Amino acid sequence: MASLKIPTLKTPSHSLSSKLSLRSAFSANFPNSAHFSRSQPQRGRVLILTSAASSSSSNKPTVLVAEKLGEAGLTLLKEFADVDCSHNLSPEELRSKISLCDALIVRSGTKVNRAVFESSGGRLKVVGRAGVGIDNVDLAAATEHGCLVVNAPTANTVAAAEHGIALLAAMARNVAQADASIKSGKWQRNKYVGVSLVGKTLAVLGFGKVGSEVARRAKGLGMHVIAHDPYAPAERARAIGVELVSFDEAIGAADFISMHMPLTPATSNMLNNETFAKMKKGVRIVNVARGGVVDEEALVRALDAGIVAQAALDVFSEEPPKQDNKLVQHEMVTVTPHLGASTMEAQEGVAIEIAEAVVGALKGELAATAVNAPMVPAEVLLELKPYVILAEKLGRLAVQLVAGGSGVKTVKVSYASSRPDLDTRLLRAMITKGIIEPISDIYVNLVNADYTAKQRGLRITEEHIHLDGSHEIPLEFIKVQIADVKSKFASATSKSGEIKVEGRVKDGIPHLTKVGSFRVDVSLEGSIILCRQVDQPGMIGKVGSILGEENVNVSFMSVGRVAPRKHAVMAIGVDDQPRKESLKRIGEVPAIEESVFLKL
Ligand SMILES: NC(=O)c1ccc[n+]([C@@H]2O[C@H](COP(=O)([O-])OP(=O)(O)OC[C@H]3O[C@@H](n4cnc5c(N)ncnc54)[C@H](O)[C@@H]3O)[C@@H](O)[C@H]2O)c1
Ligand SMILES: O=C(O)[C@H](O)COP(=O)(O)O
Repeated sequence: MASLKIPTLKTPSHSLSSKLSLRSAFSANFPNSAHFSRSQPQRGRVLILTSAASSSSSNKPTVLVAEKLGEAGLTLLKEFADVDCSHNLSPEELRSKISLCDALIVRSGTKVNRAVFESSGGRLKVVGRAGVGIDNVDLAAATEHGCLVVNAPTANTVAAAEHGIALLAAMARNVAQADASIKSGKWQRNKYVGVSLVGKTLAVLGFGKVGSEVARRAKGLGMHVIAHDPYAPAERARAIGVELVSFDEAIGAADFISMHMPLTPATSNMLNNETFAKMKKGVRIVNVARGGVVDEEALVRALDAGIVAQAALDVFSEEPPKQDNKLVQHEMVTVTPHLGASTMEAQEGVAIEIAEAVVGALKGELAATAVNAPMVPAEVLLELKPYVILAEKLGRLAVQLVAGGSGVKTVKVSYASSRPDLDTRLLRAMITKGIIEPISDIYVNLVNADYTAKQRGLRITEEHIHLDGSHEIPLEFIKVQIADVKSKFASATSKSGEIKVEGRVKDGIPHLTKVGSFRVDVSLEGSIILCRQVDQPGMIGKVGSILGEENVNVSFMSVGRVAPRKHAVMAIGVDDQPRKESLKRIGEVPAIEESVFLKL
């Protein structure tokens, strides 16, 4: 596993929280946390997460494995975490255990619903789905709770495709029915005459990983394969020699239909009374995707009416299905108990894939298989690192300049860059974090930033100021403006009435370079005191000596003025928080008109 070490960054101290945080965006409380990893390169996309979370008494995080997971994955998990393998938990047992867990690993048999996230008390940081389908995880609730959901999207693709082909062939040749018949002492050669696959049209609905592998194999069997998938790239279909067609064309032309889409509100019951009526009489249907994509009662009716000649189902809307389920009992239906991913090879692969993703996420590494957060390529992330810190600190400064600290509704962020394709999602998340965290007890991270902003009625608009010049530096400056609020430091308000702060990265270190209309230059480390004064000699000395007497270490001083002997803003970087008394003394210096202390 290639990993790229990055030094832990100095970040503000913070009380321990059990929620994920991007605060120390590159470090976590768990061992070996301060590094990035590219352990899951298949998508080339990554996400950083960190935790400021508690762990068990052994100082290791606790991972609850709620369903059977391959040994190789368990071994990987145990190297890093305390692993609790508790299978077949009732919903109540899961809810009561979850508050003791930092991560949860499930397959399709465990419902990770809102109640689970609510019961976690904020400790649950990662849900790992050891497989593809995440329809058993409430993603909205996970996001609201700042919990990352990762899956293992690739390791069972071939197994599922092979099972689809196995069901297709078994259905066409009545393998399961004939097997049951002969075992019951019969020899029914005439009853189980099948149909051939060669030359028949197969419609693959959902042309993703599994669908395209099924298509490839079906072509090898001599079938004519068409596919419907509104989001599939045409090149993928062309490469396999498959024609992408509309849904109606696909179901109207097919002798066989194979389902391979995720279960979502849009795909729920997509085969129903109406769509069965559009199919060729005698069509045969395979479903190894999700039970819910087929209206099961409508399928029973279509089978009874002879519209559908046969079906082969690996998945059901309720699993396990009831004993008297009409489809399970139907003579023309072949069933398996959700075995698509169940090969030795796939289960070992899935276990490793999910263990690496969960451990990585707990360490604060880059997660390549996040399903509820934007993913940022590793190389982009590295480059943006100082700007990420700048973004959070500008948000933090801007909100502390608001009188009363709250009521922030409209924030405009401007990015000045020569890069037309600058990816700002991470920067926006960090600005959101900087704005929300000082005025609430919510922890904001890349998972929940946009959601949290929306919940709080915070509207963040983004503007790209396009600069000419070299593309070498990703960003020249970031400007954060808060509209429709009063400032506790009037000089931070621009002529148009917004609180405005601007910053840039110099030698890898974020700097505050503008407050309102005043240019300053102070590195964004420690904390800052801003004073507006009438520009005159001796001011730096006066303020400096007050801070010296109070034993506050000054790291930086910078004065920005409109003109000599007119108004100026002095920005003073301090390592320690001055006492209220010291700030009062600074405010009482005759030439100082206003001052404010800002914690970074
Ligand atoms: N039975 C099993 O054990 C088993 C194993 C693996 C996967 N699966 C299931 O198979 C399905 C596909 O898995 P995958 O890995 O190929 O996922 P995938 O994301 O690679 O592919 C899904 C495809 O469905 C397409 N799609 C989305 N909405 C659609 C619609 N309305 N109509 C047509 N296509 C649509 C998507 O564009 C995508 O290309 C999922 O439901 C997954 O849970 C089941
Ligand atoms: O979505 C999947 O990956 C498959 O349905 C496999 O589910 P399982 O992990 O419960 O076998």
